[in-house]
Amino acid sequence: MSNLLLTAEKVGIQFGGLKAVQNVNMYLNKGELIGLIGPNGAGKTTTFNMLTGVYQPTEGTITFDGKKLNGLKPFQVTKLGISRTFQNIRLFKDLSVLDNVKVANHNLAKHSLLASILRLPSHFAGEAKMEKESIEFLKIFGLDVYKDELAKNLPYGMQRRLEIARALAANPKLLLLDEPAAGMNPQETHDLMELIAFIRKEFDLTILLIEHDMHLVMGICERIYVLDHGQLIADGTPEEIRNNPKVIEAYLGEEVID
Ligand SMILES: Nc1ncnc2c1ncn2[C@@H]1O[C@H](COP(=O)(O)OP(=O)(O)OP(=O)(O)O)[C@@H](O)[C@H]1O
Repeated sequence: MSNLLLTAEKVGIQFGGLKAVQNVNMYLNKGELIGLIGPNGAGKTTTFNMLTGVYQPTEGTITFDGKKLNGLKPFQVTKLGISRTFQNIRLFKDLSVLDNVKVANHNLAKHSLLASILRLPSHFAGEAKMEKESIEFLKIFGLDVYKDELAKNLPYGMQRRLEIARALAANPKLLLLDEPAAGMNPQETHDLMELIAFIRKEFDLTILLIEHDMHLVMGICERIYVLDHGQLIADGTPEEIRNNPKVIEAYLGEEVID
């Protein structure tokens, strides 16, 4: 059986006259933790938007778990098993931490709508199961102590963690993280690195990560793709990327990356 989870073949998108992304070929194997880096405006978030049905590619094909993603809406992509976080935190700010996770879990809840409406025993069993699962999620993220707090009242680093917990509550096969360490201090970033490595293992996940923090990317990713002006200019191991002249010129500059 193939180990491939996702392939993007010659994928691109054009906004008016601007080719924001072009001719991107990418593959993700099951269980891999992969980085996507590049300068501001290189097309990283646009690529995420195409992988999640927010934007439709104007060229190329995206295949996930044997199914073509082109033409699917974001909720259909989520159902197939792709979840994401956003560069700017998007939580239900006026809901509790627990409810934020439960809402995500609800989208995929197994018990039927009819059972919910009629308040049948299976509905309560489903609710109880969901509540238990949601609290288990929060524990993994060290968020259970905040479960009744409103999301907006959490410290910034904890809000970022809640976003990841919420994305995971949808039970994805592939998790896309858009700059999860943005705005975090070095200690929070270090803890986040450990958390990402842990959840990948614990949930048997494949993760694609956009991140400007090179220490984080180089520290945990097995392979890295580099975008510049909408085109992939390199892919390889952190070691290969660190020493790639094209990448150094386009992105890393003279910066020494340890
Ligand atoms: N809906 C849109 N309409 C027009 N242009 C867009 C749209 N979305 C993205 N772009 C353009 O596509 C290009 C790539 O943007 P994108 O946000 O993907 O870059 P990025 O690599 O994620 O950058 P950053 O690191 O700053 O987040 C930019 O020139 C951007 O202005």
